Amino acid sequence: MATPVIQGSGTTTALLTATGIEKRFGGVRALQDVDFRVEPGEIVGLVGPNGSGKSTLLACLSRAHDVDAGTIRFDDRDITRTRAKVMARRGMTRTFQNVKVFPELTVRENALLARQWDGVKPWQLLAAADPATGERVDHLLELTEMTRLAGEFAGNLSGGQKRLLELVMALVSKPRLVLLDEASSGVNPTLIESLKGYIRLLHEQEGVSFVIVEHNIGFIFSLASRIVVLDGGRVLADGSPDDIRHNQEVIDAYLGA
Ligand SMILES: Nc1ncnc2c1ncn2[C@@H]1O[C@H](COP(=O)(O)OP(=O)(O)OP(=O)(O)O)[C@@H](O)[C@H]1O
Repeated sequence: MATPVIQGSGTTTALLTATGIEKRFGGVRALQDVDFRVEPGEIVGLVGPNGSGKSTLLACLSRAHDVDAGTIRFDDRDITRTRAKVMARRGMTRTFQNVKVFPELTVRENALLARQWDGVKPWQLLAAADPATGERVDHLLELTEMTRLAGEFAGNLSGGQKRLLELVMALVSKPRLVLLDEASSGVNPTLIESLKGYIRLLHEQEGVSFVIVEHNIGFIFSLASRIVVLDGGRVLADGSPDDIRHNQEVIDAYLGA
């Protein structure tokens, strides 16, 4: 795993730092005073009960939602007000709780389209896809053992294969940080093990950091280097999988439920 950059003062240069994040939906305080960081090369698991604010935090970090208070820094830049659609170019991509692919386009076409969405129509992107993007897509399809499905319509894929395609799509632009929402949801147990292996491979080969929202405790505790637990819109705990597993507050609020 890539090690965090240690500066002369002994402080680490985090890849992403969110400080004092507040997010309200009308009267609902979805996030309250949340501090969250990702060091270069980390895989961070984001867990917690239903409605604890995991997806909202992911949406704030990826700039899909504006925050009501707090600051977000990514790659040493303030991105608190940056538009979501430029985030891929800045080096951060995400997937969604509900898979978003074009069912009537092939797996390879979907992956080619992932490069940029910014104001360009899909068919223009396909026509303009450069050889380097094609090579990148083919490499990622091979790495995730999806090459044989390259010409298949995305609508014909199983739930797990769609999740894999989303992973490929998130990686096409060579991001430094990928946010995965419910990475293993709808994926069968055999493919879950493969999915874990692909994420590890991408992490090791490309030094990509991941934040993974996940309900499957076995999956995330064996994959993440650090786990952050949200409860009622606040950070309840932040530590190694082993620490979190034995944290009584976490057991009471979440793991023991
Ligand atoms: N667009 C929205 N409008 C109104 N309320 C919202 C919206 N999005 C989220 N919320 C509320 O914010 C709180 C946090 O929701 P969020 O979806 O972030 O939780 P979660 O931990 O991801 O839940 P789950 O595990 O069920 O996906 C909940 O009370 C939810 O009802």
